[in-house]
Amino acid sequence: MSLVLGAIADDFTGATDLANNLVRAGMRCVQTIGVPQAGVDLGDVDAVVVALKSRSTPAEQAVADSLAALDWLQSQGARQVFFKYCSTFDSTDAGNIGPVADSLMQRLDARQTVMVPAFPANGRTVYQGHLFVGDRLLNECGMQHHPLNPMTDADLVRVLGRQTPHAVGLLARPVLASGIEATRAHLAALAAERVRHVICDALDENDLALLAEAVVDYPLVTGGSGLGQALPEQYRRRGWLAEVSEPGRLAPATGSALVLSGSCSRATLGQVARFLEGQPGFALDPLALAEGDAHLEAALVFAREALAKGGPALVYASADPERVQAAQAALGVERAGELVEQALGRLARILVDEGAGRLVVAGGETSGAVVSALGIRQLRIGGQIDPGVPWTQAPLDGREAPLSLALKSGNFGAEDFFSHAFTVLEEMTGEDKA
Ligand SMILES: Nc1ncnc2c1ncn2[C@@H]1O[C@H](COP(=O)(O)OP(=O)(O)OP(=O)(O)O)[C@@H](O)[C@H]1O
Ligand SMILES: O=C(O)[C@@H](O)C(=O)CO
Repeated sequence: MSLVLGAIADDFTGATDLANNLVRAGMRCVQTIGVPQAGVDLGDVDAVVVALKSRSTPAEQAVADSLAALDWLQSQGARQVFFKYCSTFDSTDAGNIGPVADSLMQRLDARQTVMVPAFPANGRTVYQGHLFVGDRLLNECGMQHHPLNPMTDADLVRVLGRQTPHAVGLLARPVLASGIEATRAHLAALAAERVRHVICDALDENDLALLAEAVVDYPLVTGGSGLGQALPEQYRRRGWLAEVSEPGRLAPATGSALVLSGSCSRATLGQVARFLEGQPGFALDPLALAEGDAHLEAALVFAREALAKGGPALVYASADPERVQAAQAALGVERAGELVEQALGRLARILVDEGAGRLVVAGGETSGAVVSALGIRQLRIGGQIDPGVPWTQAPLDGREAPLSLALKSGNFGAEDFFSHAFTVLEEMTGEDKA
């Protein structure tokens, strides 16, 4: 296997988001959970996205995990490496994106890389280095209340400047609007001034296409999945990709339908509220989880009953900023998050063992916990539910049919996502409720 693109994603929902856009742009792509074990055959693919759980870990750990992924991708001959982080540019307070990008650049001997978080299809745009979500600046869009990685500054040149000892430059929209030669010249001029990191504006798909053209030969590019959707066309022009390949069909979906939500983003809170208008759900409380197993047992009883009635069953820890802050004040930020992630991971393990076969998980850290608890190593990417969120399938030990899994980024998806997703799955696979 010789890869065109090797991607390192800092969380699991971000990885499926990128894999989804690569597949939609005609690449054959597999997502692995962590670095594949030696000897694993991923089949004939153009791209591999290695999903890490490094967005919220200390920088040293994130760097070590990312370099291990890079070693593996290089051993597979990847022509270009893509470091995928969130379209809202979040990482720890001290900052992971700068240290990881610096270490990847050093290993790849790259003089310069671009930072392109924009994902216009989901309302993320960058103008004069400032990140917008819809019509709000990043620090006013709800991300300022993120439980783990609050984002309180929308100026990405400034944010990244705090995370790296190297110079950070800007490729602003007026330069992009002047065309490919002006864009290349600007990047080259910055490189001559030893500017290693360039935050790139992008307002729409045309900007992303132009950026992809300018950086197709860079050893390392970084950003959101918007850039991922634009790159395959450039690979095709270079003759690196034979043709547009059709996304593989998923197997018929089986088993009952379960939704586990640990995301506290505005979008997820809206999706939980919408679901609860028509069906019951179980609210997990980290304070109650801290007191012992009784709360988790109650969630299990609820979920089993809801699944027996035909589901979908929703168990959620998603809560508004006041409730999250109250839990964090009592338990500490890390402990509160861990309790929720462990509980949702355990619920997934038990309920999937008992027959749940169609699973929606909301939140990147939460997806990491659930997928790890299920022991999943690899995901096959199917069709899209909403921008950035595909259905995927994974083989499970001891079970003939694969598990159907949708890992929803916190801020993605329409308000009816938790019911709409299962309708889409049925249309996509010709659901078999056996
Ligand atoms: N009620 C709560 N109190 C405190 N922490 C919570 C609560 N509910 C969830 N959490 C924690 O908040 C974090 C949410 O992060 P997660 O990455 O899962 O969602 P997200 O950031 O919205 O999604 P994404 O990373 O895909 O954008 C998790 O660590 C989760 O355990
Ligand atoms: O880029 C995004 O917004 C998402 O893929 C993501 O990373 C959320 O965790």
